[in-house]
Amino acid sequence: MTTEHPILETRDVTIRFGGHVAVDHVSCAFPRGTLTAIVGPNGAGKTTYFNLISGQLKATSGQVLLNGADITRASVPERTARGIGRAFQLTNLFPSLSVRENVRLVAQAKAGKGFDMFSMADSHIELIERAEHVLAEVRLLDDGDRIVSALSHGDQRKLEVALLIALGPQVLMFDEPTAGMSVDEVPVILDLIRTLKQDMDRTILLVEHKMDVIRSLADRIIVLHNGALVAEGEPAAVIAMPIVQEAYLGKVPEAAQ
Ligand SMILES: Nc1ncnc2c1ncn2[C@@H]1O[C@H](COP(=O)(O)OP(=O)(O)OP(=O)(O)O)[C@@H](O)[C@H]1O
Repeated sequence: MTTEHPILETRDVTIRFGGHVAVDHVSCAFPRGTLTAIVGPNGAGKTTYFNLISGQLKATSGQVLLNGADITRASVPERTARGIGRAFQLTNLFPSLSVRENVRLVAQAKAGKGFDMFSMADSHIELIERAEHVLAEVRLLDDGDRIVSALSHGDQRKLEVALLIALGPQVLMFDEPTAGMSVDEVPVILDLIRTLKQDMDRTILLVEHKMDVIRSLADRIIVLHNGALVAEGEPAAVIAMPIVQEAYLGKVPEAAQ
């Protein structure tokens, strides 16, 4: 049974770049339906850890498991097909098509796997409904007929999240989702992540520097420092830890190194 396993797990996952250990024996389980924030000072290994999970990088040693299955050597497309979706990595926004057409194309591509010729008409209706559902979820339903190139930057980011959802991932990964956003776009994207979180089948991983964002969204925090996992737990408790306080001031006690 898949429910016996955490949806996602890393076991002793390590990557070296020459002599530098960027992620150092990180073992961590991500329970289904939770939002985990990954924090740590600059250069701690957060993005590298993300890359090891999404497949952009392959571990030097250790394992990455999805639903208990070893995906350590799987490619990015294989991981995407198996349910790991990383936001803002999609390069397949079609700027001259409408918002709705973009979402339908992704829903169609997703359905292409197991395509059943004999139920084509039904599938088509299902795809249209699926696309509308996704548009509603990201609050772009009223903008469905707009051409993508005419959207504001914030709405394009919403559409990127829509395309991610249309792929039906079990694990959603956001690496600094508010980076580069204007002051009025930030709450929109955070609200969106909050909405996504309500679906308990979705497990969300978030790399984020802003503590107020983490506090408002995370069920759990893990702390990386020098590539190693140095703390994990419920947000208030982790934020109160001296190591986190000091890490955010750019200093970490010797004991933690
Ligand atoms: N491809 C690479 N080759 C060599 N070193 C790398 C490579 N990718 C990352 N590193 C190094 O690994 C360490 C971790 O980098 P990473 O980008 O994962 O940190 P981070 O916690 O995401 O930092 P930030 O918060 O600044 O984005 C850094 O010292 C970085 O220079």
